[in-house]
Amino acid sequence: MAHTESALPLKSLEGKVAIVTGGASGIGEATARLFADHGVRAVVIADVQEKKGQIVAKSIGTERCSYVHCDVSDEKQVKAMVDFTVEKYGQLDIMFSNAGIRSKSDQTILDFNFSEFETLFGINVRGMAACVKHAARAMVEKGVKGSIVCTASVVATNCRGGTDMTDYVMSKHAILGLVRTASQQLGVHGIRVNCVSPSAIATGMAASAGLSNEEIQIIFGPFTPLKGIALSVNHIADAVLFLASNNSAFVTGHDLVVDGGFISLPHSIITEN
Ligand SMILES: NC(=O)c1ccc[n+]([C@@H]2O[C@H](COP(=O)([O-])OP(=O)(O)OC[C@H]3O[C@@H](n4cnc5c(N)ncnc54)[C@H](O)[C@@H]3O)[C@@H](O)[C@H]2O)c1
Repeated sequence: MAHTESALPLKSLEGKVAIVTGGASGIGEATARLFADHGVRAVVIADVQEKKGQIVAKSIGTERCSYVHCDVSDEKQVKAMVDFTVEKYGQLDIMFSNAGIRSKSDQTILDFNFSEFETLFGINVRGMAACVKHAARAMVEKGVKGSIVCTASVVATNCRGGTDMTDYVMSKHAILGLVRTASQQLGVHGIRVNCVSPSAIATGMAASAGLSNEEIQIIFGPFTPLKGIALSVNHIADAVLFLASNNSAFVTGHDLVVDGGFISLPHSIITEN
C-alpha cells in the first residue's frame, strides 16, 4: 500500500535506518510504510502487538523491515531494541517515538486513578523518554546526526485541558517538555528532536474509545476550520517524514501541529457521546 500523495521526493530517506515504536498500527504503521516508500534502508517496527507487527514487517519486506517485540515502558527492552537495530543494520538515523495509549477511564481529577495514571505515564512519558535516550546514545556513539520525532497531541498544544482524560493530557504536555529539553541538549551532536501533534483520527486508539471515523468527523468537524478534507494517518506520516528527512535540516525543538486549524478540543462533547 504505497502512499503516493506525499509531496516530498521519493528518495528523501535513502540509506537511512529508522525505528518506529507503535508501528504495528495507526500512525506508526502508516509512517513505517511511508518511510519504506521513501527509500529507507531499514525500518524496525517496535511494538507489543506481535501478530500485527509481524504482518506489517512482512508486507514492507523482511529484507529491510524487522518486527521487534518491545514494551517501551521497560527501559531494558528499549535498549535491547535499539542495540538490535544498530547490530543488524549498522546504525540508527531516525527514531519515531510514537507508541502511546489513551486513558483507561474518564480520569477526571475528582476520581483520578493513580494506578491507571502510572501505567499511562509508563508508556506515554517514560517510554518516549527511554526511546529518546537510547536512540540519542546510539546516534552519539556512531557520530550520526540523526532525527528524533515524538508523537505529542493537540491536547498539549492547542487546548487548555479538558473535562476528562487528565492523565493523557498531562502525558502529552510532558512530551513537549521532553522534546524541547532534548533538542537543546542534543543539538551539539547535530541531533534534531521534534514532535508532531495530531488532532483526532480513527486509529486503534480511537476504536478503543468506541469512535468510528464518521463519529470523529461529526464531533470534531465543527471545530476544524479547514473544510473539505478529513485528517488521516497519512497526513501525520507526511509530517513525520518531513521532520525525519533532511528537508527539515534546520528544524529542532519544534512541535508540528497537524490539525486543520483546530482551536479547542470538545472534550465535554466526547464524554457526552
Ligand atoms: N488517534 C488519535 O486521535 C491521536 C491524536 C493525537 C495523538 N495521538 C498519538 O499517536 C500515537 C499513536 O497512536 P495511534 O492513534 O496510532 O493509536 P494505535 O492504537 O493505532 O497505535 C498505537 C500503537 O502503540 C502500541 N503500543 C501501546 N503500548 C505500547 C507499549 N507499551 N510498547 C510498545 N508499543 C505499544 C500499540 O500496540 C499500537 O500498535 C500515540 O502516542 C497517541 O497518543 C493519537
